[in-house]
Parts: sequence; structure tokens; C-alpha cells
Amino acid sequence: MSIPVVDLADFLSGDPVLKSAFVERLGKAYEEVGFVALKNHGVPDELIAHIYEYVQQFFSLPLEQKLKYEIPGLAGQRGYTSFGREHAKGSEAPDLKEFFQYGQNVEDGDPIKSEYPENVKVAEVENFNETLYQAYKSFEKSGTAMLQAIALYLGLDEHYFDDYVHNGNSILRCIHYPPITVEPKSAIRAEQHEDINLITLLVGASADGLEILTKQNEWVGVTSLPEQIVVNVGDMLQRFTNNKLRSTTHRVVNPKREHWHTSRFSMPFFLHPKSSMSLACLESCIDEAHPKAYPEATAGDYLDERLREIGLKK
Ligand SMILES: O=C(O)CCC(=O)C(=O)O
Ligand SMILES: [Fe+2]
Repeated sequence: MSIPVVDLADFLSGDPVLKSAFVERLGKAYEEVGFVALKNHGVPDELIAHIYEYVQQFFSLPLEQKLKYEIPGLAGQRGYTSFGREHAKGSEAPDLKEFFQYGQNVEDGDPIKSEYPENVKVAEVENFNETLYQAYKSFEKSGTAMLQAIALYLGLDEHYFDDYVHNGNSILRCIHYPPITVEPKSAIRAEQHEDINLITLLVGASADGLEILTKQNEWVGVTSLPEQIVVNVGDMLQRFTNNKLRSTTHRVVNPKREHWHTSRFSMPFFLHPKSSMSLACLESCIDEAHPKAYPEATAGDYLDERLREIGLKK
């Protein structure tokens, strides 16, 4: 299925007509589908190619070297998480993936720095840390622009989310789904789930396997062109908008048998606000037909609850 395509260059063009058309198209897509493919997303292709290269080098290290980067007590939020550790909410079977997570670097003296664990530095792959840093910055910038469009759609100030994203708790997750060597117990590489955060910017959806659950309750494959990234709504934004914008259930299925020998790589950037941001439903999204669906919570409390549910936090 092709999901709606939007062009970030329209939003950033300075032309008010193109800009408001982008806002409308994006908002409608998020009410209906929860996913868009984004053109001119601002993350340089060369940078994406580099991350893929270094990430592949990292995952091909011997397990005992990778395990040095799996740090107990960090709930997988920084560094390496080994194969089979994470499972989707409500699922017993672990996902068939290993991943590496890279988080916020606070560089302007903001005391929020003490809230975040240090990033885990990988010694074996030259340029690994620097490239993840660059990628993180780039995704954060594109994500901020997407939230500006979402803010306008919701009737908020265009810059409503900016300060929550700056020095926020976003995470870049580099995932490796290894080749399948024996008949798998389930047909699923990553079990169905909704993302926790505000929005997700996903590089890698041009590889087969990603499926979304439509409003009609059907699983459909998502395809995007190599130069596009997928940007979807997460549970925090769904909650903040009292279900106006949809955090759509998605999963990654196994490839056909003839492709079992191949790895799959993907890189979601989970855009999280600062933990202090209130997720209280917007008044403008509450009416008789849409009574308030969630109690108030901060982003930080909500994240803790969710990390416990997926087995990453005790
Ligand atoms: O690997 C993918 O394409 C999607 C991964 C995903 O949905 C997630 O990690 O939340
Ligand atoms: Fe996801």
C-alpha cells in the first residue's frame, strides 16, 4: 500500500499556500492513516549511507564484543540490546532483532543533562559514534519541523513543541534483524505494537517487511521509495490529541523463504519530548463526541510505564 506522500520542502518553502497545504495534507493523513512517506526530509542521503555502513560493521562484531556495550540498568536506552531481549507489549515471544540506541547530548549547559545517561561509545568501528551524533542532530531537526506542522494543524503556536524537543529524550535506534536460519516459531520479526513517543522518523521502510493495521483491520505492507522516510504518530501524540491523530499499530514480518539468508536493517528515530511535558489531552480535541480519553500524565511517567511493559525496565 502506498501511504500518503508529503514534501517537507513545501512546508519550509516560505510560500504560505504550499505551507498550509502541507499542514492540511499531513494532518488529514495522521487522522486517517497515522503514517506518511516524507520527501525532502532533510537527512542527507550520504549520512544515511554512512550510518548503514557503520551499523552493519557493528552488528557483524562477535557477540562477546557487542555484549560489552549492553549496560545493565539502562533499560536498553543507550548502547546495545542483544537478540531476543525485547518483546512487544502483551506478547510473550521476543522480537527477532538486536539493536543499538543513541540518545541526547546536552551541549548548552542545561541542567537537564543529569537526567540522561551518557551515550555508549563503540571502540571497534571508526566513525560510529560521530556518525550517530550527526544523524541524531539531523533527525531532530527534521522532526522539529514536522511537529511545527502538526502544531499548526492542531491550532497551536507553530513553535509549541520546539522547546520540548530541544534537549528532549529522543532516541535513535539502529536495528538489525539477522538472517533466519531455522524455521521460525512465528512469522514475525517485530511483533505488532504502537510507538511510545510523539512521532517516529523511520529510515529503512524501503526494505520489505513493515506492515500497518488499517482502520478496516487489515494488515497492509508499507512501501516507500529509497529517498523517502516514513514518519508516523506515536502514542504520546495520540494521547495529547485525545485520539484525533492516530498511533497506528504496525509490525515487521519475515521475508519469503528465498530471502531468509538476508539481514534487515532499519533506523527509527523516536522523537520524545522532555520528560516534564504534560500529555494532558488538548482542550480543543475534547467535545461531547470525543470525551477525554486519558488521565493526565507527564511524558516521563508515561515512558517509564511503557518501558516496564515491553520488558526493558524492571
Ligand atoms: O524495522 C522497522 O521497519 C520498524 C521498527 C519499529 O517499528 C520499531 O522499532 O518501533
Ligand atoms: Fe514501531
